[in-house]
Amino acid sequence: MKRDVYNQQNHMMAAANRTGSSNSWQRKNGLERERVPKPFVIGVAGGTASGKSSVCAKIMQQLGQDDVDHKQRQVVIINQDSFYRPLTEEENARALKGEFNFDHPDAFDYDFMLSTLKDMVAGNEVILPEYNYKTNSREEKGHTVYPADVVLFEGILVFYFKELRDMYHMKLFVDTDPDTRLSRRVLRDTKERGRDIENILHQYTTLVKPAFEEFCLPTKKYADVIIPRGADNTVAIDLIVQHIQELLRPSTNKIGTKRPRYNSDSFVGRPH
Ligand SMILES: Nc1ncnc2c1ncn2[C@@H]1O[C@H](COP(=O)(O)OP(=O)(O)O)[C@@H](O)[C@H]1O
Ligand SMILES: Nc1ccn([C@@H]2O[C@H](COP(=O)(O)O)[C@@H](O)[C@H]2O)c(=O)n1
Repeated sequence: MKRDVYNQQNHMMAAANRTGSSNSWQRKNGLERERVPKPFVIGVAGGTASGKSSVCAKIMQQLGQDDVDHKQRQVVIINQDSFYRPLTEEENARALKGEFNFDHPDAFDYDFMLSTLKDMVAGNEVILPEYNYKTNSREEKGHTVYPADVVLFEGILVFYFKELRDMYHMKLFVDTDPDTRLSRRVLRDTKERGRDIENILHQYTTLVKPAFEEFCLPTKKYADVIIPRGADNTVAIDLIVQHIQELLRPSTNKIGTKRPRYNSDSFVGRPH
């Protein structure tokens, strides 16, 4: 199973990092690097098509990270969709008819998600799969996420799992009107995810909407900041960016400068 390959690779990189020196596997793969302190982790939750990715992209852009080479980026975005678990044949047949529940917590590979976030917090780089919504599966090829000062972890259920939730230093909930979300999802899924309208509406009414109400919406109470209207809310995004800059600035670090990096030990996420 693909998960094992990713887990194995990430496990080897984490082990090498714990020793503080590059091992032969890392050297062979060109992964030698220095240890880095812990990042500031931000969870970004919200319903489907609420604008989570767009909000993260704006935060990234306003922190001046867009034009920075991936290896040098001080802000990285991890999408929860990378952690959808592989489907059985029977589940895939249902998925193609819009009858598999991708909005239920069981649709995710929880262990992989947790180990990945722990790796990022430990300052390790990780390899994540690209997710293909047309085949409902992971692509063969993964992409490397390098250690960063700020990790944005976004997805419909990133607040659902307690152990993950407790790892965030800041929690944002993108709150967009359901009609707006549905219309955006129809446009996006027909254009980008190879779906037809009947399939989208069937999946939405029977699975997506009920699961949103059962699993996603109740997690809004964990948010530190609720962002109405998503990426259109430039005031909220400006305030969040200022806050991140402030946290990263003082004696320890300033985003946009090199090491020493921010040390998050003094920032503990609110326990819930
Ligand atoms: N403020 C906006 N105005 C218009 N379209 C938007 C806006 N925000 C997001 N979209 C579009 O809606 C779709 C879903 O947005 P996205 O940011 O990917 O949401 P999410 O990550 O929550 O699924 C995308 O096609 C995106 O381009
Ligand atoms: N194979 C898949 C996987 C996921 N989905 C839907 O994607 C939504 C989550 O992504 P957003 O960018 O919209 O947050 C979720 O609501 C799933 O229903 C899918 O349709 N097919």
